[in-house]
Amino acid sequence: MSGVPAPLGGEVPAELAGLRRSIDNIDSALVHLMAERFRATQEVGVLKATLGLPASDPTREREQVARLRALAEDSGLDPVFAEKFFAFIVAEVIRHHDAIAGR
Ligand SMILES: C=C(O[C@@H]1C=C(C(=O)O)C=C[C@H]1O)C(=O)O
Repeated sequence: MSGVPAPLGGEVPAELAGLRRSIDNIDSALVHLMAERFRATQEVGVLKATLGLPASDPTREREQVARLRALAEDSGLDPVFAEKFFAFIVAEVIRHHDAIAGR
C-alpha cells in the first residue's frame, strides 16, 4: 500500500456526489456571471474607443480592489486570491479594449 487512495471506480460516494452537484451549479453561475460581465465591458470598450479614452482606468481599479478585498474578508474568502482573480479578469478586459480600439 502506498498510502495514496485508489481513484474512485464507478461508484462515487453520495456525499461527494452531492458536493460535486453544488460545485457544478456554482461553476455554471460563474460562467453566466462572467458572460454578463464581459458583455458589459465590451460595451465599455466601444464607448471608450469612441470617446478616445484609454483602455485602463487605474483609479477605478484601485477602488474596485479595495471594495472586493473588504467583501472577501467579510465573507471568508482570501483577499489575496480575490485581488489576483480580479486582476486576471481585468487584464483580459484591457486586452479586449485594446483590440476594439485597434491597438
Ligand atoms: C470596464 C472598464 O475598463 C477597465 C476594466 C475594468 C473592469 O474590468 O472592471 C475596470 C477599469 C478599467 O481599467 C471601466 O473603465 O469601467
